[in-house]
Amino acid sequence: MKEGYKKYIPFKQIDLPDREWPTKVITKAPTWCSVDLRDGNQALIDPMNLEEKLEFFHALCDMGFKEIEIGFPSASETEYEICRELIEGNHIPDDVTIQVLVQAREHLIKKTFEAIKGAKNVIVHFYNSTSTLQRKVVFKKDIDGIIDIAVEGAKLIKELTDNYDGDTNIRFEYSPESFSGTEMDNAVKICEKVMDVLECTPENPIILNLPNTVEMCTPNTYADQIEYFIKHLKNRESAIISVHPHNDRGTGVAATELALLAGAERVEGTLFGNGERTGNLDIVTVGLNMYTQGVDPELDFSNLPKLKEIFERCTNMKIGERQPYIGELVFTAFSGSHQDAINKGVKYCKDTNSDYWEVPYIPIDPADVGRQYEPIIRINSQSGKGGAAYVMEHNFGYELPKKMHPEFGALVQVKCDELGRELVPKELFEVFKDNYLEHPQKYVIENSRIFEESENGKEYVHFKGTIVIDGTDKRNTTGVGNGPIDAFFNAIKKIGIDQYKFRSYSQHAISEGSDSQAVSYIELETPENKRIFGVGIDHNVNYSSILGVLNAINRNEAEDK
Ligand SMILES: CC(=O)SCCNC(=O)CCNC(=O)[C@H](O)C(C)(C)COP(=O)(O)OP(=O)(O)OC[C@H]1O[C@@H](n2cnc3c(N)ncnc32)[C@H](O)[C@@H]1OP(=O)(O)O
Ligand SMILES: CC(C)C(=O)C(=O)O
Ligand SMILES: [Mg+2]
Repeated sequence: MKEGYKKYIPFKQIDLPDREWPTKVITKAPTWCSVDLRDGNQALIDPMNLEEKLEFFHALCDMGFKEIEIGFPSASETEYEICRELIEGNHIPDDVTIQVLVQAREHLIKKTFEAIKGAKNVIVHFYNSTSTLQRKVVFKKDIDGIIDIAVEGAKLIKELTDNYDGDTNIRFEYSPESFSGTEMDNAVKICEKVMDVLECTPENPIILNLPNTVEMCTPNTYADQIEYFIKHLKNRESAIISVHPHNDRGTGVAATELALLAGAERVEGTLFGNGERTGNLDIVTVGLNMYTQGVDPELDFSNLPKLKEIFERCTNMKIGERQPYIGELVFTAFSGSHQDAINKGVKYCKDTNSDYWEVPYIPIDPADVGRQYEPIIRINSQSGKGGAAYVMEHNFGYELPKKMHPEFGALVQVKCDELGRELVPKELFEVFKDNYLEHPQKYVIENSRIFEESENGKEYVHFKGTIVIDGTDKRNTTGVGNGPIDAFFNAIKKIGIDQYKFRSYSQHAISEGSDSQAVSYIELETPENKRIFGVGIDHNVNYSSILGVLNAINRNEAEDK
């Protein structure tokens, strides 16, 4: 086993010294073809039934797919019936072309032509395997024998099309299946022979679909293959170059993107990458990658959660938590520095009213794919102060001042360490409530009045009230100042609370239903030269600020105990 790697044959590079694709950029969407209902479906433990296929088909149409491979109608009665129902049940919009797959084999091709009767637009997609390996171990034929299979298939398809009785607009697609394992000159040769038979023209081009049936090489080599093929194909303008990548090495998306640079005009794939083995190319990822580069993907991804629901129900497959754009965790940051940067990015976009999405770590606005209600930031022991502040603001409307973030962040971390797990927002709010709203109260304001009076043409604020100390000791006091906080400080000094210094203050309105209150955050310096925050909430703005002062003092007194 130690030297097991020696039994694998390294992939041969393509001789393409003047390759052009590395300097190209993707500037427009390709023609998309969904193969969910064929390649995706054939890879399921339990293939979709009629109802599920119909629902999936409609979801694909709603997204804007104009070409949809609906199945392999000659493979079984079930597949045939699904094709018939789509046609006879008028499920296919006029601007959508259905595509049907068939091997280059006579009886299957004939059955396929029966299956498409009555459809408006159809792509007949035929294939045979062309790779060196398949020729050797499956077909036991040389390249000429393989070309014969394709040519015979093409002849029959041409004949059935020429004699077709009906109004169906039939187009052709040919796949040299296992293209990427085929010598490029052989791939070109077989496709040219097929094109000759089908008499392809620029007005009536064939789709030449070049599958990465089994992904066996790095994406740059696949791109080389596509560019090589395009550059060597005679009558190139009579063909639409399509790619059909799989994901065996986990680089299906990259292979597709590089193939587009290399000149591919059409892409076959599935939603969320369902398909044989490791799957087909994930169209959602490639499409949204374009979107995040400012290119219109020409598919509607605005409700990914709904697509996910339909996909998971119909296929019985599960989408992973890290799947780009749709995974449960992809719009979530746990780690502190990420949370801090996201928080600042979101605020920057809001404050500057920016036309652009400029949020670090989150390459797409979650709202663009229908995920606006999910928490971007979640809190565990890896999280920092910025994350906790973000949740307080975005989930509960509390805009903790920046100077308070370290104090609250530390309280949250203690709780996370204590529980040894993530804190859900409700639990985070409980940390806030326990520490800032429901802490022990050494001092309580029993009654109070805050009013303004002018003296010598200047306005002064007066505090007059009763403070209860330790539940029983009632003290009446008054104070005057240039604002409510100043007046209150002067009042409490008179009853012996005179060692705290005011340091900072911030305030905002918070509303719950139709009820609006003011929240004040007061920072004091304690007799022990520490900074501490207190929070006051009240309908009265002035009262909320003096409550904040008293709560900061109460928190410190409680800590001292
Ligand atoms: C990469 C892909 O995804 S390709 C698409 C694959 N999808 C599917 O295969 C799903 C639908 N297919 C099926 O249900 C079946 O394969 C059917 C009904 C189409 C055909 O079934 P069968 O003929 O019973 O069996 P099977 O597929 O095993 O056929 C194998 C035979 O066909 C030959 N064959 C396979 N592909 C082709 C082809 N494109 N052209 C000619 N002959 C072919 C094989 O060499 C083999 O020949 P042999 O019988 O002489 O050994
Ligand atoms: C039939 C072809 C296009 C295919 O699915 C593949 O090669 O992966
Ligand atoms: Mg495939």
